[in-house]
Amino acid sequence: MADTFSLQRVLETFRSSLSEKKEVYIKYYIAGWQELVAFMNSLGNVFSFISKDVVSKIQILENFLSGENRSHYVTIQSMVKYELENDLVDLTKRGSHPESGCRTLLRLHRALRWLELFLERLRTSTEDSKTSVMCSDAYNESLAQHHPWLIRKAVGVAFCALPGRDTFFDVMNAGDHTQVVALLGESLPLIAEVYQITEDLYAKNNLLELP
Ligand SMILES: CCCCCCCC/C=C\CCCCCCCC(=O)N[C@@H](COP(=O)(O)O)[C@H](O)/C=C/CCCCCCCCCCCCC
Repeated sequence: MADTFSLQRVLETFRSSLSEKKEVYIKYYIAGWQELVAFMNSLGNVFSFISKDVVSKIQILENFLSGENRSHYVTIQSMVKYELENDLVDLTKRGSHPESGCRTLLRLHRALRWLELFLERLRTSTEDSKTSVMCSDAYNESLAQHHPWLIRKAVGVAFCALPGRDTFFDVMNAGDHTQVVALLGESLPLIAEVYQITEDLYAKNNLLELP
């Protein structure tokens, strides 16, 4: 992973994650998250409890990717099929498979929806829009419903420490504001497509509420 964040690289990893058959490669999906974590780490310690959680989930998935059953963890589709066929998922309450691939990826999948909503707000924002408001509106519409009160409060505090809109645009390393907006316009349909394919797959297999 390079030292500086680049929105273009995030776009490329999510683009690479889609196969011709519209399956999602886990390797590139988590590479996209690694880029985003690098960005979040650059924002300071107040975000470290969030990035630690993402890093631990990436690590769980990386272990599957390099483990003895790695051939089943190439795409999200093959992972779901393999884990369900072999009873490797705790479906209703946490039991003998508390860290299945399906359950771990679901947490990142929900966060991808937050990212999509946030980036769309950023894309259509104006000079006086506040990143903390855009971030928390996107959070309330997505991840918040899956988090207990304490996490929601901690997240709310972290949002107050977010840099302003201009800083966000600069750290994306994608040129001037017009170019950033154009790149966001290109990235969002891709992120939305990856999200929707995963959402449909999880819905079809009744996996959207995994404990
Ligand atoms: C300029 C580029 C665009 C912005 C780039 C944003 C980079 C964001 C990177 C990561 C986003 C956060 C992903 C959060 C994943 C949360 C997964 C989760 O829900 N975990 C909870 C449940 O897990 P289990 O306990 O069931 O295993 C866990 O309890 C949560 C822990 C921490 C709180 C997570 C809060 C997420 C808030 C999302 C906003 C992040 C704001 C980042 C600011 C840019």
